[in-house]
Amino acid sequence: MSIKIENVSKSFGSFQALSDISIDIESGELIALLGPSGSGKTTLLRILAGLEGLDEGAILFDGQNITNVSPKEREVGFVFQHYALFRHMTVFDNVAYGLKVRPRKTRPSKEEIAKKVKELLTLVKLENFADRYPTQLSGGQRQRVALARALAVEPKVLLLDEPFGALDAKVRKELRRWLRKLHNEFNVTSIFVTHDQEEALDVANRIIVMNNGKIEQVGTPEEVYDRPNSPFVYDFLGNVNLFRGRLHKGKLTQGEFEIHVPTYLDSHEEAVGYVRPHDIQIEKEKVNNETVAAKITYIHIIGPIVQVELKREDSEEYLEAELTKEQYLDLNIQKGETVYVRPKQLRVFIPEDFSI
Ligand SMILES: Nc1ncnc2c1ncn2[C@@H]1O[C@H](COP(=O)(O)OP(=O)(O)OP(=O)(O)O)[C@@H](O)[C@H]1O
Repeated sequence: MSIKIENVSKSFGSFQALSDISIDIESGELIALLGPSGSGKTTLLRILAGLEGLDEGAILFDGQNITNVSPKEREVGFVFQHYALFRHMTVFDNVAYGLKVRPRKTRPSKEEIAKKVKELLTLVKLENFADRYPTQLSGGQRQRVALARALAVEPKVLLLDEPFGALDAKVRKELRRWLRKLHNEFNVTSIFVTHDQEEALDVANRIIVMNNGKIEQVGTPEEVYDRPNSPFVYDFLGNVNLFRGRLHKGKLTQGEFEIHVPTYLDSHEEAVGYVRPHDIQIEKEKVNNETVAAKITYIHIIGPIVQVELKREDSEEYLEAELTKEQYLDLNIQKGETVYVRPKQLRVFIPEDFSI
């Protein structure tokens, strides 16, 4: 099922929670709605489910305007952060629930329901837990039951609100992998809300980055991470180093230090260069003014990645570089040493577009 969100706005009293949101989602996509707390992710998800009304705009499922269609008729599966399972029902009955409460005409037979529940429990690797009650399960297991229950009714769209939010890091990772696999099998258009950038980058085929009720950027994980279109996205998705300076004749200059930015040949204004840690090159010798001297304050080795924290000698600002273990060993650098830093790739933003 494809989803079209057309110019959707929503206010709560005088507070504008969503402002003119438009997105096209293709059938079978796995989308992450990513943004800080209060950015409007849950509100958008609830509007898609029909649990919340909208002030302006429209929602289309497969080209059909369903803005005024009730939640039940939308055929949407919903999974919340706090696995709202029925406590007094077994795992089996929880998963079977949506099928059992169907009107007689569309309700499958008892045998069909049992077969389906068994299949789903096998899929979520809980086939031996059918007779347990929710309180006898771990958090991760409960969340898998909630997913099986949402899938039992064969929804056309699956909406997940921070589905793994309450779980510990290891279980989250396992469930993430498992959600991707499940999505590949069912191929149901799925949208999940998260404020965890790693979760979004790891699971989704596209990410919608939200901020203050607006969409900041939509793109594949690679696009939003490597080519953020705003300072907000740079900051929100991963670490970033800022180089403040003045644009002059195709260079961003800070005192003697200059970075080539040929696309800004005719600009003469204050600007900020954004550089990801893995785009910071460390050199032992000063060759020209395209490097800046910095002292290594900390080296942190995490498996194959080496994080290096440096303090600029001209401005006291801190920088973060990320090297492969091999680069690190080749460079042979030590804490306390003065080295020269060169931004390999940077993106320039001019302050008139944002506040810095
Ligand atoms: N029913 C409501 N009445 C009044 N304000 C609301 C209501 N629901 C949401 N809001 C406000 O709208 C804004 C967006 O809320 P929403 O829950 O969509 O954000 P979110 O991005 O999902 O945040 P979080 O990550 O914290 O869940 C928040 O400032 C919230 O306080």
